[in-house]
Amino acid sequence: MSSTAQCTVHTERVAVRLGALTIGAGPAVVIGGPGADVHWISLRDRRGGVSSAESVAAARAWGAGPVLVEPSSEEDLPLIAERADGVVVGAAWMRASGLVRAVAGLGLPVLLHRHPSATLEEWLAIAGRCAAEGNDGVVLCESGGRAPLGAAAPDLALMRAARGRSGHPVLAGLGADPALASAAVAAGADGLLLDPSAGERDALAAREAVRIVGALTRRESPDSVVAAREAIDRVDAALAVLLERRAELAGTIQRLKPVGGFAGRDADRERRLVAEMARRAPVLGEARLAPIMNAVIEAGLHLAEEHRSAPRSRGADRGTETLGTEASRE
Ligand SMILES: C=C(O[C@@H]1C=C(C(=O)O)C=C[C@H]1O)C(=O)O
Repeated sequence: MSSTAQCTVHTERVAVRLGALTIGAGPAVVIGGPGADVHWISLRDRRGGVSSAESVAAARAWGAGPVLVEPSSEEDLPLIAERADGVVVGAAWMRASGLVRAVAGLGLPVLLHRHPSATLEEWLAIAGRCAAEGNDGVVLCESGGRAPLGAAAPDLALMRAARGRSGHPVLAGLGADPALASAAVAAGADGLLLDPSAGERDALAAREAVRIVGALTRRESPDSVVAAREAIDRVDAALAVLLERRAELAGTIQRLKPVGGFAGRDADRERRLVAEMARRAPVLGEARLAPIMNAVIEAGLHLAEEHRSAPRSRGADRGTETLGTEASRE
């Protein structure tokens, strides 16, 4: 391949249907762990005489969402074709060209992990091989390689490059460090892959990252009332976190100012902050933002005055707990 060809950027985005879900358009999905959108299992992890069929049946029983299955060998493929919604090509299989060809030939969506030592070129070439088999439904999963600190962490720059170069949806495998969920969504992950054994706390942090960081960083074009309402709910979740944080900060200012509360209201400062916000919200503009911010400011002032008369009844940081927890565990 010439160096010019290697630099080709595919701008066309491929969205992959997985059961009733779409990966690569709309919100990022959570794969694995409690409350996930998608379940996944590896038949390589089977223990104690449990058959592949029993393992897949148990995965199906977990919920209504799609199920992804990693085969333990080519022998599992007929069962996967019959019972699963997609196939996982684990890092260990990535270079097994016969298996990759057979997997692609099933026609199911393929979740293609990068081997820790594989370059971007090598990884994308394998996605290309699936396309050559007539299967374009490839989702790329980046889980990292050997890291200086021991545990693998996804290379988010590589994940981003894979998305930009191939157009295929990308997942961040958070295995060893679920606290990277927010960073992965901000870097453009179309999904977060958790270990099936992930705990409630990590699963909740992943869902919150999808909702709140996704609302701030991910453009969506919903095409139904239901999808648009779900998108609005995510934006409202982000707004709630920011409003709670704002009220807390405004309360701090009331305590620090010589004259706080409604008595210390500063109309000039309020006008300036509305004008500044209008630069980022030009469609709403100053005229529409002013009454919104007036209500927000007054809510903060009422809260500050209530706290002044009953100082210890505070619940102001409860709403930010999930993302706060995530950050504090770094
Ligand atoms: C927070 C302050 O006090 C009041 C509340 C404001 C706010 O919530 O943004 C702005 C100006 C003041 O009317 C402040 O002076 O900055």
